[in-house]
Amino acid sequence: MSLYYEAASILTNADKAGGSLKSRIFNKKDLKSTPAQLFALVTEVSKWSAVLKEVVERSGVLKEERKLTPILALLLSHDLLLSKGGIAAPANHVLKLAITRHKARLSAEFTKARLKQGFSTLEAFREHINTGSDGSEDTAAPSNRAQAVSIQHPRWVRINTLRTTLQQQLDTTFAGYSYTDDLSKITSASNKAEILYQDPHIPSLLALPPRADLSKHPAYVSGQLIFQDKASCFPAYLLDANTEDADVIDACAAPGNKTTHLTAILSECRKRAARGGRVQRVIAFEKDKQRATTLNKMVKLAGADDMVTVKGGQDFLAVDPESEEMVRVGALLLDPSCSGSGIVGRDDSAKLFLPDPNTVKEITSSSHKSKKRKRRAPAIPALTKTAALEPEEQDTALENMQDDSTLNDRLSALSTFQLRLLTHAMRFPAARKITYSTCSLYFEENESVVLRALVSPIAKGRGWRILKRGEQVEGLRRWEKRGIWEDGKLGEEDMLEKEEKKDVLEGCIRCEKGTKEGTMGFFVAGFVRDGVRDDVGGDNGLYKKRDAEGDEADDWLGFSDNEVGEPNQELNEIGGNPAPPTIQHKKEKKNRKKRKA
Ligand SMILES: C[S@@+](CC[C@H](N)C(=O)[O-])C[C@H]1O[C@@H](n2cnc3c(N)ncnc32)[C@H](O)[C@@H]1O
Repeated sequence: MSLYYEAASILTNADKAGGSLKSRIFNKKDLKSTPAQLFALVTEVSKWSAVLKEVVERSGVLKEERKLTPILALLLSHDLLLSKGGIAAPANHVLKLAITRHKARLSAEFTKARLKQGFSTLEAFREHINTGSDGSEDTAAPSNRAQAVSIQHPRWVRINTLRTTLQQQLDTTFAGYSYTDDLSKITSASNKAEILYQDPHIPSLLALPPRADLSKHPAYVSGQLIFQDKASCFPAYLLDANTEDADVIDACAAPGNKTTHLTAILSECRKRAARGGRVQRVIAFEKDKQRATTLNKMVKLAGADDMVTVKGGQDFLAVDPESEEMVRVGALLLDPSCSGSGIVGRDDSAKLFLPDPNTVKEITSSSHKSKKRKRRAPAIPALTKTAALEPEEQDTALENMQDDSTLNDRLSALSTFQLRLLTHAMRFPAARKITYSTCSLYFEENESVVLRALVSPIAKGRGWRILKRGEQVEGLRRWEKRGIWEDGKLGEEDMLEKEEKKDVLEGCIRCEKGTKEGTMGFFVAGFVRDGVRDDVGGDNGLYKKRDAEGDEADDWLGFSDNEVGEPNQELNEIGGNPAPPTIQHKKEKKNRKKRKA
């Protein structure tokens, strides 16, 4: 019986532990149940909780059984009604008796709930709960069911051009599939339907029905296919790294989808340019040692290991951009830890609905009084309480934070870290391209970081500017959803001139989740500078000039302005013109003149 008490304690987060549900269970010491069994129970119960809440409330069991708490009633009714093995407790255990006494009423309410949602069999109902699909035999879903099923997320598959080609895959793995240019046909198709959609924005990206299972297919197992959300393909594509860019850094790399995408793009460029000589390297940093192991595996599986150097357990912020190994780095992809608010399923499907004892009273008393009166229980029960139920974290950023820290504190801590990474990337002497991305929907982690970075001394000094929409790779130039502005969220950093701010927001790319575009929530922006390192000492040598004048603080988040060194011979070979002064530079100059006068 400890299984149910432990599950209840996990779901209510009695320990006030931070982190994802999975990490809280697997890191918990002194568990009597096995972590895998506990994890399976709490995830299953949370999936079914919206249905079970209603069933438990309508059965009146909470009113009659004082030993049952709402959460125990959910857990036990789940196993009673849905688990093959039934309730995992001795037959005479007091809690088992408390729930099984009401088996007939609970089963009847459960059947009613199933029929009300339009499912004629338990299997179809299960399919719906497990996959979010309608699981129906008929194609015309009843309207109440259609409302309950949210917009589906396609299964995005990137063809890994390091191992195969799009055409090879269309001729083999997907031979016999029909094609559609209507994504909604993909998202509404049954899981087994052999239908595909070729993405119009990202090369070599396909969409398949939401739960299409290719996980055992030889093409997937051998690394020819990679499951990667469309939005997550934007950064490597936007970076547009080519043979001119020398080495490329992926600063926050695990599990490695963007690393291998980046490598595939570089390798294609190299083939097209038929260049000999030194092979460009992708240097992939991953601070977390465990995640670096996954990164290594992914890189190997994708056939990227001859181009990628994994810096496992290494903090990108601790890297000296001027070191010998780094001076050839021409482009950087930054996809740092974030709140993950754009991840599909992070919030909407991860809520726990608890039965409300007061609702029990209302329903039972009214239903007992007049059976003829029509009940008006809401189709989707109101949220009584939300437990911290998150699917597997994309990374560890939030896991280390305390539960009681407010959202604002979290966003503030995350955006400070994100800004540090971005301004650090701007210090690489030969770098001319950067992409910055998050799977967050928050302005604070996205446009705000971009704008703050752009007005930083390092950005101004080295001539970094936003990659404007008109300069973006063709597929993303056509992407409609752009950056947003939220009034009052930026303080003195809101100092770009109106036109420049417009360009910046237009240069930012956003994806929303739960729309007909079928992406997760995502954000990406590109930065470029047109010159090379020696520009800093030339017309745009704001650092030196400012130092001489003794104005402006020397440090930007811990990076000294004085760290700009001498021009590097190797970098000059890459070529490039001096960066034209930006509006910011002009403003700076004007201010300096004023002050001198
Ligand atoms: C959002 S995930 C990256 C996902 C990855 N780009 C992909 O597409 O597969 C962020 C990763 O950055 C790592 N990370 C965070 N801070 C870092 C730092 N200072 N240096 C290197 N890696 C870092 C985290 O451990 C995490 O694995």
